[in-house]
Amino acid sequence: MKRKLKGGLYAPRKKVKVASNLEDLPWKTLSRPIETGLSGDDGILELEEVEGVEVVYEETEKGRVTKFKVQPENDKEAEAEDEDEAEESESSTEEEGRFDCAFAICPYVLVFTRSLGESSLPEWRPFSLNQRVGKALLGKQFAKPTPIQSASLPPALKGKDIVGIAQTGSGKTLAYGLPILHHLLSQKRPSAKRRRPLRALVLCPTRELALQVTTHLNELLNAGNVNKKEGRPPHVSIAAIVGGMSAQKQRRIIDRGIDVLVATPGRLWDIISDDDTMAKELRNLKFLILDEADRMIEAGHFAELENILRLTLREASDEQIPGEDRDEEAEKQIGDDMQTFVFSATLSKDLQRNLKKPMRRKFNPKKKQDKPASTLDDLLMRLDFRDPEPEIIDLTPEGNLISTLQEGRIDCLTTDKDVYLYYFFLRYPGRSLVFLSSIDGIRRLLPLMELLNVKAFPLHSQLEQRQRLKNLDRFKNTPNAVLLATDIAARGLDIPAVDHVIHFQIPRTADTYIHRNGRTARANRKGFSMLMCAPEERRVVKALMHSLNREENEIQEIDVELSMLDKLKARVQLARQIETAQHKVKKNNHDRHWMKETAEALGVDLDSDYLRYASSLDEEKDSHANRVKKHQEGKVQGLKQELKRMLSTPIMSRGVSAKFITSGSRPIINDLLAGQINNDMIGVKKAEAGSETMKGSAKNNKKRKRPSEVGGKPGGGMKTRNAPATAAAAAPSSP
Ligand SMILES: Nc1ncnc2c1ncn2[C@@H]1O[C@H](COP(=O)(O)OP(=O)(O)OP(=O)(O)O)[C@@H](O)[C@H]1O
Repeated sequence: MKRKLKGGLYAPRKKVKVASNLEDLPWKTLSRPIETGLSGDDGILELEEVEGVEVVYEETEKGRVTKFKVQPENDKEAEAEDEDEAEESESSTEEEGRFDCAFAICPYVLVFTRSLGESSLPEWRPFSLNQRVGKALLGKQFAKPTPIQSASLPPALKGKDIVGIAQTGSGKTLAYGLPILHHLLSQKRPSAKRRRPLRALVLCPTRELALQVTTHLNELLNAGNVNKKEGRPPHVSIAAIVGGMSAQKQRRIIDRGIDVLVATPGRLWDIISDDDTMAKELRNLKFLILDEADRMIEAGHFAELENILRLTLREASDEQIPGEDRDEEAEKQIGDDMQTFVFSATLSKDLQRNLKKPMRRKFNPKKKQDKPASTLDDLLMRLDFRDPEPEIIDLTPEGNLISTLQEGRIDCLTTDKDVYLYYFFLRYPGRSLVFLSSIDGIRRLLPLMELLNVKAFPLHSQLEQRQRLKNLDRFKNTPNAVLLATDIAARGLDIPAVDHVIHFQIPRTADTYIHRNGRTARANRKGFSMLMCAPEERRVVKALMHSLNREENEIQEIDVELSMLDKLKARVQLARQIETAQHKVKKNNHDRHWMKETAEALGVDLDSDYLRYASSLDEEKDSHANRVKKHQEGKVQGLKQELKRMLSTPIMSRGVSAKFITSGSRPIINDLLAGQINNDMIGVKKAEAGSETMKGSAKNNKKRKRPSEVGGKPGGGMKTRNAPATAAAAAPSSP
């Protein structure tokens, strides 16, 4: 391809020197200021710049030849002004060679770090990623690829389809993100004058995950400063389309044109249903990605997902979008070169084997016998991989165990779970993500934890999207915070520094256990996961361990200081009392005003006779009701004062003397001096969850009290009978 140039600027000039060798160009050595991050001697030999070089591509019989024309000094200024126009005039869609491309985009003021990606990031070098991707990785300080990235980049860059399975937190987003960015950054920067066509679609099961993927990819581009240029459109534009946010705004973003769309299937299908352009663009994708595909099926997005995928089938030329006119031109283009990437931490071995089969069933909308798919296996079997043999990369560790994750368990009665949870928070401060199986469970636990001064935030599907994001943000930014979540938080969320994952209720499937655990111990960091197991849940735990191919008692009980537990129980009981009393006050107020409130909410005017009658009743009732209300409020205040007093008194281990810290059966002086004291529990050392001995040894097991004995004293301590499951445990799962 020869560069097409406008008006006299690139017309043949006097003394134009043609160089075919890079070394012959007039390179100038650049200084390396500290703020560029390139000042050290970390592998960068030299940073050089070349100006006034025009790049010309000539097609010869032996292939394309790149030539560099060095221009006289006085021509450079005029050229700079014409930069936009020159870029515009180039063919816009062809992918250029990796090296050539860098010149074609900015031929005359070129900063070329010859060593970038070669010496400074040696571990990325074998992949020959575009230099801009290299800069971005450098900016992010991602010195080397993670194993799933190393394994998937070579086939992905060769154009192969990939099914990638790797443990949670192992960098799967960039395993599919880098090939996309490499492709797009190797293209010419799109012009502001033309709407950019959609090139990649990433489908995610939850809104939070879709937003996170968008942020992750954008952050990478920003880190390398490779995307934005003063007064120019971004080189790569990435946006999210998710439910719960302004659909209009999202439509406007799409109308402007984006390269990479990250979406949840529900909202995307809504938009496609009345946007023909979008539907057509899906037929011409370069990349289709299913992130956490298995969860998408569970989340009930099946129909929308299937509809969207149909548009990406090669046979889709026969598929009609409702109200769409046939577009012969677009149909001709249905992407033969589309790459499909399916990534998850959990995909069944059977499915992987089946995907390998050359005789995969292909979805053919013409054939009536092809029923809609109903399971993930079905759906994936119907994906139209362009590749006859998609590359299956399975890096799942044995038993799906992450090496940096420690697991523990607490066996206790359902009714005691609150106290054990509170104990855990005080004993092991850190950021904890607690999974519950129902929204009711979260609604019950949240006020309790708040009263106990635990900084807890809820996350579930009945919260508004804005509130969900706000709570996630608060959780990320508050030390020792607790997120009480349903399984909408189990997949994909990359929250920095989650120290503990707590299964307040046992997950029903092995996949959910794996994904929940995956919110901690990410990217080689340490993490701890704890199962809270009530007697009636043992059966579930047994089945869970069985499906993980593990021994039933492989996860050991953590040591619990029972004397502390009793004292914490008093706090929890008081907090429950306050909660019940507060609830009564609220309920009374509500009962008195419900008719008026309901009418207001519905926008209905109440009958004037009814209003007169109600107000006469109100007057009568009011004096009595006010007395009751005052009494209840007074009671709540009293209980709150008592709780405040309790919370301000540190809990002491048995044998600790606060007055005589050097004496008692448990002197704390040494821990105090070493700064090792746990301020909430005097007498126990500061410790990380999992760092202490577990109750696994035979010796420990003998001494161990059964859950029914905890708190042993007659009339006090923990309950001794198997109490029925709480509403939280019994309620059906509704993430
Ligand atoms: N090459 C790398 N070097 C260092 N950190 C990386 C690298 N690639 C990704 N990361 C970081 O690792 C973390 C986990 O990545 P990511 O969210 O992609 O994991 P995942 O495998 O998709 O997890 P999950 O299965 O839970 O969705 C992120 O914070 C990301 O920034």
